[in-house]
Amino acid sequence: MAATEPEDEKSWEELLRKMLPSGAPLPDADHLDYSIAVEYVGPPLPYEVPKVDPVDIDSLHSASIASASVSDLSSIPVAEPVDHNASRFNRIRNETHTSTSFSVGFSSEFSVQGSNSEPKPIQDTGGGGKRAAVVTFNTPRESETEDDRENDGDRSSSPQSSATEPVGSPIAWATPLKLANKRGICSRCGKGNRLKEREWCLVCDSRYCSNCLLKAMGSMPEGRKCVSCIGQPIDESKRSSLGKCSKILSRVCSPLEIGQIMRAEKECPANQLRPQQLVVNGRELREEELSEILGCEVPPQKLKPGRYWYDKDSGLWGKEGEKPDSIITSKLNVGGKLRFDASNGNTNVFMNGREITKIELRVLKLAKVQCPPDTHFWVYEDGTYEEEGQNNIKGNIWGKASTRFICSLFSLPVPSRNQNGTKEDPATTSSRSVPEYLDQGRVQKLLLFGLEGSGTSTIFKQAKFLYGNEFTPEELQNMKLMIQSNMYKYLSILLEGRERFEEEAASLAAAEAPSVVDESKQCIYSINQRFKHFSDWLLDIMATGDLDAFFPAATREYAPIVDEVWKDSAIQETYKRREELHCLPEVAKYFLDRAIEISSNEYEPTEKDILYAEGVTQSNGLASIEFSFDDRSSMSELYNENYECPPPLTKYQLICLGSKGLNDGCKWLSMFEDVRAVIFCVALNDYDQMWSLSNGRLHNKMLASRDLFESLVRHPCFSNTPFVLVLNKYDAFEEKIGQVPLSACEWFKDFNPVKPHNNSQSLAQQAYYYVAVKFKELYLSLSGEKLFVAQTRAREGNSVDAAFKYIREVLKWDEEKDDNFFAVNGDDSFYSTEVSSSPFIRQE
Ligand SMILES: Nc1nc2c(ncn2[C@@H]2O[C@H](COP(=O)(O)OP(=O)(O)OP(=O)(O)O)[C@@H](O)[C@H]2O)c(=O)[nH]1
Ligand SMILES: [Mg+2]
Repeated sequence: MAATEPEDEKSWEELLRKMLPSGAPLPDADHLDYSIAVEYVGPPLPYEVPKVDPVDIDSLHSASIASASVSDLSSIPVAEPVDHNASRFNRIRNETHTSTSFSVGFSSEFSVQGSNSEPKPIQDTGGGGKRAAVVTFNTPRESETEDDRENDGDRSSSPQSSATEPVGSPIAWATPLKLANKRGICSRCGKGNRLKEREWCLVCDSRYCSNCLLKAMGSMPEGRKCVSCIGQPIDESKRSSLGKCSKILSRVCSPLEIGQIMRAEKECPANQLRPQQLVVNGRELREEELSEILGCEVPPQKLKPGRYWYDKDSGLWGKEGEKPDSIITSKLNVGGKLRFDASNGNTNVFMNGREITKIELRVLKLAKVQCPPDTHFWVYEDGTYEEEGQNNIKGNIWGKASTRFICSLFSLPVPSRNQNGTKEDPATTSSRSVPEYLDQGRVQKLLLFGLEGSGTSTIFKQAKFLYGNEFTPEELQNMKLMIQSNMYKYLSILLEGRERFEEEAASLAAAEAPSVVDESKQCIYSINQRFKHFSDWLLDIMATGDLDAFFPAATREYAPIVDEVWKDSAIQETYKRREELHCLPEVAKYFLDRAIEISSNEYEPTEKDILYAEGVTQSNGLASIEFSFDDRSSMSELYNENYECPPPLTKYQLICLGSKGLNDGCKWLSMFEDVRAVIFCVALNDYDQMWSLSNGRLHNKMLASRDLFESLVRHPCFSNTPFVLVLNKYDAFEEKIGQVPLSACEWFKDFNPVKPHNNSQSLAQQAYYYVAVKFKELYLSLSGEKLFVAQTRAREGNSVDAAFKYIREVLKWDEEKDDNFFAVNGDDSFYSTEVSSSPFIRQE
């Protein structure tokens, strides 16, 4: 964060004044994170835009950001505090694009103006290809028209060509080229406008504007390469982009041409993997081995240069030192001999000579495969296995649907249907319950987690409603039982509270008039004898923790009295003091008001009831759903267009881990080391709530959430996993913030809202923003990474939908960033101006 700050206070002030309308008071400097304020200049975003890099920030002083309409810091849009809906999402996204580009475009200007030097002329290397890239600081004169530029067949004779460096000078090629690439300057015409898209050369990374593209790349017989790079191998980081057309190319070429170019790009020999780039079982491949592996029926997906292991008997395939990643065709004659330590396992259990990894062992155990230490299995291509030397097939590893499901949950490969002739175990037919895509390993796993009551279940259920996973009759029945038993739980909390308040009132009365000790003295918290019996009975059952044992019979039987007790004035008085009843959730009233209806045999939970109910399952353990949603957004098109076939929808698996599941020593967590993202949910309105720790002590709930978040971020399983923080219950937060100061939580004690905030909405916005920054700072200090923050009101579908779309973009961005191509190199990037210079991007 420090990297983005202006150097002194004066510069801060200056920057801020420019952002405020004239005459607006300057907020208290100690309480504002300016770097973020700059980050959020622009329209409201449902997700955040990364910080501009240090250069951009400096340049803000001297340019047009002053004209950005930030009317008041309280209106700095942190994220969307109001209703999210899909169309709004799209609109905002477009606006965001503009706003990001704004700072992007600006920084490119800076590279020219900030240097304080005369623009240097373009230099012609004569090669047609990367020539102009050598002269970085050229800013074409405004008067220079595109036509002038087009007409550059013989630039060496134009006045511009009075180059300062000799043509072909190594100095001229070195640093400036790098700068040119960084600044989004066209490598041919030298024009620098980051708002415009560029096409990259797959070999040398030179980039060209639409005017120069065809001149620099010619007819592209090997795809997008400068003419001078034809025949050369591509930059490996761009391999995943082969055959994916960009927007700019689609504008300058006809669909027919694009088809040809994309095919050439994927198929021409120069762009293919070379055998020596692949090491399998410790040995580089030979030409014929590479052909065999690429030409087999089930080849490894998205093969990249690297070191792999291959178990030719079972077909298991993985990266050296890692668990298996896929199952490919078996019996290929490629690479060396499989080594026992190929996947770096340490379990003392061996499969075809390879010591398996912990996660494989766990899955085998869950699948009830006997594997005590020192077991040596022999696994065949069809999944059948036996202990080495015993000649006695014990079963089929992937035969059971349950095993396949567990494998998919923990990202272990399962053979795709018909692969290697795997036969279904007829006893457990339901491989239908394992969705097709899980077989193919194309699913993106998301782990949803948060402190109890933060809203994870609600988000999970919303995803189920939103993306078409219907609740089965069995699930509905479970939900019904859960709602019914929760109702008793709420009532018992109230009854317990009532007792406490009654005792307090009695002792207060006794203190006031010690002489009159009247046991039978009534107060507003007193109830009649019949209710008292019921209360004692229920509280006893609750104390033994045996509530579930007497359901569902009790539900119907006691429904009338539950209703009566709830409506009794003593309980209503108690309910008024619900803030003092730490475990009473907000929904208690919603369900207790309908005690009779809910208790009836015919009761069927409505969608709203399901959302309002706490939890997903009664056990609140692990729940998982798979879904996909349309991700062919306009943003994706920028780098996802594929002319031959549209990309398949990405599949997601959302795994909701009940916070109670953490109690047994985080044992589940290590099973999720390969999740694509951790979605951590925090209830914003928890800032004044208390939470009872495992030792029984009460602790502020927001702090408890923070501690849990911290332990997750520190967990070694997630060291390379992006985190998305979902700040939930914004609606309840907005209501509360006007009444209870945010500083009720000691972590937020220095929150000092910018005054004047005209209503609780803008106060909530500032407070939300502040909380987000606190988490971001914490995350940055723990991981050195950027934390993504989304805001939700999980009871509203639109808001959860927007959050998932945001998460989807985060994942794409994270992926693209690794690929280091179209999206992340700058111009097309929605999120970042310069990935390489962003303090939040992992430097690989
Ligand atoms: N007002 C409001 N209530 C919410 C919101 N999100 C969830 N809730 C309610 O908060 C309660 C707890 O939500 P859950 O989703 O069950 O919380 P959880 O994190 O799964 O908690 P556990 O299942 O107990 O671990 C439920 O009654 C939800 O209806 C929200 O955005 N606003
Ligand atoms: Mg839950």
